[in-house]
Amino acid sequence: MKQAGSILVVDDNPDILIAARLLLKQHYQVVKTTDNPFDIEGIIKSHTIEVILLDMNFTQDAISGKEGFYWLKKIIAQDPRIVVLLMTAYSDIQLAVDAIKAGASDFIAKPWQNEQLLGAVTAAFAHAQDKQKVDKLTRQTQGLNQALSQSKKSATFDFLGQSAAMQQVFSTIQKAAQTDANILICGESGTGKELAAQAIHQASLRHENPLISLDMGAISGNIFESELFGHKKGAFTDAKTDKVGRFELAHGGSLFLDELGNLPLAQQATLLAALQNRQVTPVGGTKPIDVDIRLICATNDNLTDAVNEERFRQDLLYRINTIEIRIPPLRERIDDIPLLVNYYLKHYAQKYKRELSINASDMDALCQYPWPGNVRELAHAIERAVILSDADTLDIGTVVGQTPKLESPQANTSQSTTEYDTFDLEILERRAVHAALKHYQGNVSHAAKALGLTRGAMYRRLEKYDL
Ligand SMILES: Nc1ncnc2c1ncn2[C@@H]1O[C@H](COP(=O)(O)OP(=O)(O)OP(=O)(O)O)[C@@H](O)[C@H]1O
Repeated sequence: MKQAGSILVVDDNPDILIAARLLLKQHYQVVKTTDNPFDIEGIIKSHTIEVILLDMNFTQDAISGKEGFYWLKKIIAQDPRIVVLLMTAYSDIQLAVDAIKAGASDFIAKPWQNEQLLGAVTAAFAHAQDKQKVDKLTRQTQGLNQALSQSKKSATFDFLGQSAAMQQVFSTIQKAAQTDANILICGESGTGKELAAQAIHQASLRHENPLISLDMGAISGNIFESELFGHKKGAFTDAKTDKVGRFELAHGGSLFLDELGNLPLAQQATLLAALQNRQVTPVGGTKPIDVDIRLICATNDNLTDAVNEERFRQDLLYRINTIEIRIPPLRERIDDIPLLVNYYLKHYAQKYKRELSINASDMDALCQYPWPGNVRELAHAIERAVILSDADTLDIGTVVGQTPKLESPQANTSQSTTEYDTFDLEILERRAVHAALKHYQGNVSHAAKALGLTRGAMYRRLEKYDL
């Protein structure tokens, strides 16, 4: 039976090529031959070649083996995963030693015995597989380390909720997680979409494989494909080495694409093609790679509106939203606020070595506050209060003092319409971003925190509003 494997035979003698082909074809699925070593580069680029059987001498009557060394080095420079077996009619021990020192895996004398050649080729394929495994592991480790270092969270919190709305979310997560269905998580910023994605992955059969995240709003157009699909060394100026893309890193696991609503239309088409084919081709590569991923997307945009406004492709929406999970804003699930306040109070009291509690009236005040930045704002407010409180009881004033709208929650809910000269959310958002920046004297991190935004989301708004 033929084995999977592809070999290229390079020799200027057509009889050798025919003999090698006839023999190797019986054992390996792909056998390519060429009598011109200048073809090697193109063949490697367009085909997966694992082993090359390379002649040492191409110019007639040449016996020094120098040409063989020249092409050997070129092959190794182009793709160090390829295993090269050198052959020459003028076998001598010194040449063999030099060839192996220069990176060849073995050396065969012509004319060969069929068994001898097959034995050497079998060993070369085993060597090639080991090299590929090591290379892939190295690149995956690099990619995983990079993905982890870019992950926006330093600590992961429990995904909590006692409200009926959150119980419903948990129940959907449990059911959907067992399948491979694509899941779209919708909700305002800070509602816990990323935590939900983690919960889905953890409850899925893929939980032993990685969950790879990518914030689509934070990657610019020209690195989009390279981030998602990877790239080959030399594909563009900065591509100094091969890079494994997020799809490939997530193989066997889950891929979480955050802030999907921000993706430009051209890139939506590229993403759709990859999802439909379940294959990706690294930038500068020619060979598609099969990927087995569970896709989880998140957005704080209304994608149905985005489709109507022709900002988002309908076919992409249908592909990603097999199951849609909406995480309600915190103001719609007031029952969760005491649970979250107590959880974060305990967490930050431990972290800052404080013993603090909260009194009932302060808890009520926190329950009435609309939390526009949702749970993220709540967690930050509690952290601030823990740091700034003097007594043993959480000083609500320290939470209130830094969160302007918290000063009078009642006034906020019954806000008079005459205070607004417009209801255009974009204009109001621009003003809020501008005011926060001004308040924090241009400190983007502080302004983002006060607005309940991630730094990435803040930067996108700065760009959007030209601030
Ligand atoms: N139900 C929850 N229980 C505990 N912590 C939560 C919950 N929801 C959100 N958080 C906390 O709030 C913060 C923001 O959560 P997360 O990043 O998941 O929100 P998001 O919806 O993805 O935000 P964005 O749209 O801005 O990316 C995190 O620190 C997270 O731990």
